[in-house]
Amino acid sequence: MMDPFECFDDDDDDDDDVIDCNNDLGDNDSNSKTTSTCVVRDDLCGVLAFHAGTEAALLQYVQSKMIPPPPPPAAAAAAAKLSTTCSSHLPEQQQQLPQQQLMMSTIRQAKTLLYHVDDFCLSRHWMMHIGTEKGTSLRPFLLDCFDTYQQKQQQQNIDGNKVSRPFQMLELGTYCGYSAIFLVKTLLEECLQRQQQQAGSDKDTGMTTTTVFRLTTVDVVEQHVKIAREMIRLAGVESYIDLVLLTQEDDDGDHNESNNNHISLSSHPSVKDHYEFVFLDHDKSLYLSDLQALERTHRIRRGTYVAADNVIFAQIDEYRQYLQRLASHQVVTTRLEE
Ligand SMILES: C[S@@+](CC[C@H](N)C(=O)[O-])C[C@H]1O[C@@H](n2cnc3c(N)ncnc32)[C@H](O)[C@@H]1O
Repeated sequence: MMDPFECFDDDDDDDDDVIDCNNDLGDNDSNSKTTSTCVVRDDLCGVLAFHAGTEAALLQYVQSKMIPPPPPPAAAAAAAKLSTTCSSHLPEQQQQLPQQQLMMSTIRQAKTLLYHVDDFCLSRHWMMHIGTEKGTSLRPFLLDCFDTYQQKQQQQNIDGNKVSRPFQMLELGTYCGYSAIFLVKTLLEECLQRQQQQAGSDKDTGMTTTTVFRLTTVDVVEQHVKIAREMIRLAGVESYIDLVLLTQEDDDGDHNESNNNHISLSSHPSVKDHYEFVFLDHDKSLYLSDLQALERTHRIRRGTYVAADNVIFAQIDEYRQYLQRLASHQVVTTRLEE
């Protein structure tokens, strides 16, 4: 039998096995760095190869590369909360600077972690994270959703119906936490950019909305959740994420006979809100039934954006046909990206 760790050499110095064409972590576009890293992994560890122990090996690799973020002292923690605020009022310069610095350092920490995961996947073993290419497609979709949500909140404020509710995201299929960290990092970058733009302008736009965001991400494999928890901590973004292990006990039977392995989301106390953004990246046979369960239980509502990975590759035709039917009745708009 093949040794699953054969492909993970012990040498911690990656300079020999990765040709990193652009190793500057300082710029704002993390994707430009990783897409230019050349693949040099063993063929046996390439696309769609699965070996036991890969997730643990990834964590070990990332732990060896990362300097863990310092635990936030009380004042910094308070600032961290504020730092996710996207206010269009001009905040006080003195207050804004430490907040922005904290955001910048969190973004940098998250980018560094994603960079090391990409590096591992390209140099040692392919893994089923969304990766940089799909991240590039997901980013504008998420930001469009975030922007729409903020505009709606601003309108409600103008109308005098002030609702301060966080922008809520739900991910099905956490795995090692890559996409969860990516989603949070993307929104932090957006908030930081907005704050910087407003600080550089004299204009008060008159908009008063203050928005924070949260991500709930769920998985059914305990080992994945354990690894994701550590990755999320190392990325410094744990204060934005609720990580949920769904177990059989959470099953309330809200599924049809054909999906016996289905563990229902509907009854889980952590999946109780309605969501602005949903990312489906779990068991492909459950996309349709979970989407419908989320609709039935009003977790998905009018205006919710839903992204689903691999619908073409995994031929999730039922799911696509369902959405096409809804689109033909102008209930949803859909877009397919290859
Ligand atoms: C393709 S991976 C997710 C990758 C992750 N979104 C990323 O890009 O970093 C699929 C994950 O779905 C999880 N999974 C399988 N069935 C599930 C279910 N019913 N609910 C939630 N997660 C599930 C698997 O354990 C696995 O970790």
